[in-house]
Amino acid sequence: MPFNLVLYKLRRDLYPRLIITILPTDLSAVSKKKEMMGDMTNLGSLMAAVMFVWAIFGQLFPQKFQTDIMKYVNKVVSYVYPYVEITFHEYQADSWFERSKAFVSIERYLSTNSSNRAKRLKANVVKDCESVVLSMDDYEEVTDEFQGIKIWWTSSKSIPKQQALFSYRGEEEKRYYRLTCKREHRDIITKVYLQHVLDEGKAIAVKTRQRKLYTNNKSESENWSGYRRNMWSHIIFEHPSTFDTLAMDPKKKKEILDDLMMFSKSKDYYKKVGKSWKRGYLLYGPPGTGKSSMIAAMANLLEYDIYDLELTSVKDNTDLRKLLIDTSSKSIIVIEDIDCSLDLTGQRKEKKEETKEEEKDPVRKAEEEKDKKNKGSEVTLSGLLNFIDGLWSACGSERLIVFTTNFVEKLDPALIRRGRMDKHIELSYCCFETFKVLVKNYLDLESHDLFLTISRLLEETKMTPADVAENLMPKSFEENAESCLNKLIQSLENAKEEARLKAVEDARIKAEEEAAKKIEENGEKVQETDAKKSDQDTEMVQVGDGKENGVLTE
Ligand SMILES: Nc1ncnc2c1ncn2[C@@H]1O[C@H](COP(=O)(O)OP(=O)(O)OP(=O)(O)O)[C@@H](O)[C@H]1O
Ligand SMILES: [Mg+2]
Repeated sequence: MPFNLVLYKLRRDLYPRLIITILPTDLSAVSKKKEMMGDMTNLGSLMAAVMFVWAIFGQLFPQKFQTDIMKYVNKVVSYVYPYVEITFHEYQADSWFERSKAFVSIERYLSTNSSNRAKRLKANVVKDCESVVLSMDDYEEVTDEFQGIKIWWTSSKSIPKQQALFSYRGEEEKRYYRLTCKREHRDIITKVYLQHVLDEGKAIAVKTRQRKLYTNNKSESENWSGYRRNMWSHIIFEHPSTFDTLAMDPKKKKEILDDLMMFSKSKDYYKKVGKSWKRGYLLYGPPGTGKSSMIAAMANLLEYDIYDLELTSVKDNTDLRKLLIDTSSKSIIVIEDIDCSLDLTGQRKEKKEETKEEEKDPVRKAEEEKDKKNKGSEVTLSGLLNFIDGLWSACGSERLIVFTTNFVEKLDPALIRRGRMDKHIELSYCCFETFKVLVKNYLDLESHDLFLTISRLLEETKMTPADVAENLMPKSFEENAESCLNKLIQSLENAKEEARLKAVEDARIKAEEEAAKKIEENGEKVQETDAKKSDQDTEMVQVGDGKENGVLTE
């Protein structure tokens, strides 16, 4: 058995009881340290003796000499020591602020596979006390078995010699897991077992994770963790919309469902055709037709996180790129009301005009720049195009990018061309098929005598699914299905009458405008003919004059 494990076992025997330490997620370093000190006292005289010898050694020999001795001791030990040790640190040297992915995966793997074997456990209570996740406590050891091979896992931490007053991550305790196995199993452990642990850890994470809804922080906001600015803030995503509750034509719905499922299973296909694994959806239609509900349904179907990107809060294209890099895989990046977010449509045309004007008026140019800065965002159309399918968009994978708009015709064609927005989905006013889904969801009805009237009215007038849903929802305990349907019929008739009156009014305004235009045109014609007449008169007078003059001169 490895020497370090002998030490752990010795200490564990001094701890006969199973100890679970309940840790709140934001446990302070001070309490951790106290707990650690308590553990250490139990090592007893053996450790004290080792420390004493080590201290004498440190005093008697200079540093350089000590390093040389340790080098040779390690060499000698490695000849006789029949084990291999691999250490996985929580933070890697090049990234002090992000936990190592391997460490996190191992933690999950061990907490699921070995927590029932470890004697001392650490309990993390996840948000809202919904569940408790157990993992090995520090200085604990468990064994695992893989293809008949025994593997030892120990968890530990190294503590800095001096606690700095203003410490950063590098000076705090560094936790790590250490794997120990026999030397002859080195190949199978490094090549097969470790991959198995990482894959299992990832799968457990997907199964147990709570999905999140992110929003980007304003560029100037002071949202820092350590030396790193947090680009996104999040809450737990709990939207109840699903494809079952989404009302739309069943054929169209099936097409979208198939498209999404196909995408989520096409990792190898995307690799084969040389495309990054992402897909763009453009959802367009009038307000209240279910665009946002569809995004929530997509996220619930595929179990993805949502990144709701507010473009007006993004300072410039560089920040946009940073936001993209900070998103995770298995996510939907959403830009709602893309036509209102920025003036992305006219930018190309405007630029040409601007350059002409700028040359003329430098004062105006300075003022315009000041205005631009006050507005906040300097994201350009080309920045957004690069965000969607530039080189950087290939970082991460399995991502959907969804744009929503009420006015598809306002968008620059480059923004929504296939390849960027691969699938265009129109969500429109309520038809009878849409109504059938809504009435099933809201009133548990599949048929009723009043359906015929409603079907006719829905053909004759336009009403959004949001309005239909509002009418179908009972507002008091006295209301029943029939009264709700009658309420909807009344609403549809009102909408129809309003639409008729509006059409009449529009026609009247149009007729008036046309009449005014005609009068204006006639007036212009009269003026033109008058002007022509007076021109002819003057010409005649001039010609007459010439003759007279000619006569005179003659
Ligand atoms: N197709 C639909 N199926 C089910 N419910 C719908 C549908 N369309 C709208 N609703 C209902 O109407 C409400 C508003 O819908 P939603 O926010 O999805 O509309 P939207 O198209 O995103 O509107 P906007 O363009 O104003 O953002 C939702 O809460 C939902 O209850
Ligand atoms: Mg919406």
